[in-house]
Amino acid sequence: KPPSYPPGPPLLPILGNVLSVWSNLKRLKYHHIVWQYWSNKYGPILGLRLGLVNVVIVSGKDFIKEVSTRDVFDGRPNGFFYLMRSFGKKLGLVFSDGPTWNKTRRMVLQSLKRFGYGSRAMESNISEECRALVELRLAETGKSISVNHMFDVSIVNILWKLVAGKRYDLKDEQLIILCDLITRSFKVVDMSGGILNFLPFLRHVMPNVIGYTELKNIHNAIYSFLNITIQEHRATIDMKNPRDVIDMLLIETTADKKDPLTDEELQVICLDLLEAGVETVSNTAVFMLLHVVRNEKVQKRLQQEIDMEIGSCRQPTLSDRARMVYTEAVLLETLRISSVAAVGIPHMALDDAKLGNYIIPKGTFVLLAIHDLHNGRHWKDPEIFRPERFITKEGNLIQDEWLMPFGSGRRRCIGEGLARSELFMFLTHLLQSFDLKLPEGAPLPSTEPVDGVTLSAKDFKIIFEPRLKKYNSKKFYINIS
Ligand code: HEM
Repeated sequence: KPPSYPPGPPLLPILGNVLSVWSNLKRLKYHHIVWQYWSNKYGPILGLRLGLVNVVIVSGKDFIKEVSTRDVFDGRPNGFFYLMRSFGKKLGLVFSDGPTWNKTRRMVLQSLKRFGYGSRAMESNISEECRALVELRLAETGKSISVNHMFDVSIVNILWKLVAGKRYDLKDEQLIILCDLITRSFKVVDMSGGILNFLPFLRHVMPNVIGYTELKNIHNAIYSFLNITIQEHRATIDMKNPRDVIDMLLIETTADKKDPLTDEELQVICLDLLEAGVETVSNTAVFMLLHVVRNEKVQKRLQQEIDMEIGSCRQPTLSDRARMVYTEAVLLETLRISSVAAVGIPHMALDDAKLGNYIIPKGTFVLLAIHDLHNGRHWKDPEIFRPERFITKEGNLIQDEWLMPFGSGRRRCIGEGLARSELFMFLTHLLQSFDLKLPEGAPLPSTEPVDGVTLSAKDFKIIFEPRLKKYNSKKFYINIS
């Protein structure tokens, strides 16, 4: 029998499986759980048709690795939802493919490195933000703080120092509005792009209902912020001495280059970095606090390790990571149990391709069931937050190949190093200085996520209680910096 399209639930004319996605969503609440439910029924290569588009969901370590590492799956989907953020064209880094993607990825990585990505300069930039964050919490001692967006501006600052050479005050209103826009754009649909991808013509009929109007307004607002930054750079650039990634990219737009970057490409790259680099880290950092505040023993052990390896007289540094196995295990366990990129970023088959016993036609969207991979039977007790699962009897860290929060292969996340460094520094700085407490009488915050392009935690509050008297003074941070 010749290979066929992978099996899935029965199809309706035109709509395909759209209606059954909706009815199952009501029951199962999350897109990734709907995919998982059907994968359990139809197999690890699940074939759906959502409106006009073939969508395949791939589960299990081996198939996810295979899709991530075969060139034929290196494409990104042509869906309307992805294209509407980039002037209707396949531009930039995250949602482009082929030669555009190759060129852009190389250029962005080179520029990021040139301005300190992965270097001591980046570390001191992260330290500075951590110090500011701790100071802000100290200034609000005793208050119960809504933590769901507490890292947003710090994360933009860390990235924007490299990209735009800029830092914003943690209470900067414009930046808080920008972060809120990014968050909202991540909540309008899920990573499959929803109806905007599958029945895009509906935007002419019911633009508000399917999220088209909201997304368009959000993108316009984010682009006006980016364009102001780009214009400022254009007005002050010294072509011989670029100051940051935007300057480097502006140089690439000049006509004497062989294949110059267009202005639109420059804008989309900035949007890509902002969207890919902020919401993911922010949501993971918030989940990390959530698990720590829910698990008293985890918090105590983290603080013991911090006290032993760092003490209270100096700030944590990235070189502490190698000795702080338990802290690293807490990060890995957070990335596992609360996988914010639940289905990665969709890939697309660039040609007809065989996968397992099935044929994946050219143009099919391929989603990777990463949340499912991280919460399946391999982990024995996946629902329990247990950092020890990443530590050997001898006390060494286990690199488990079932853990792939950043994807793998050529389209692997470019921000992994930055994300891991940020998470380590946020956690160690906060727990060196504070005990995390729930407000009197508050229930344990729920680990159930909120659905969207990335998963996020439901709203909850924490009281940051200074651990030692001396932390209670701004002077301490000035002394040790
Ligand atoms: C905890 C934080 C993060 C997580 C969980 C995460 C996860 C991912 C995943 C799963 C992918 C898709 C891989 C694939 O297509 O197979 C990805 C791609 C990407 N990430 Fe991240 N990411 C994080 C942080 C960051 C940061 C801080 C940046 C900013 C520098 C970033 C920039 C990107 C970009 C530009 C891509 C697209 C790469 C490409 O298509 O070639 N990410 N990320």
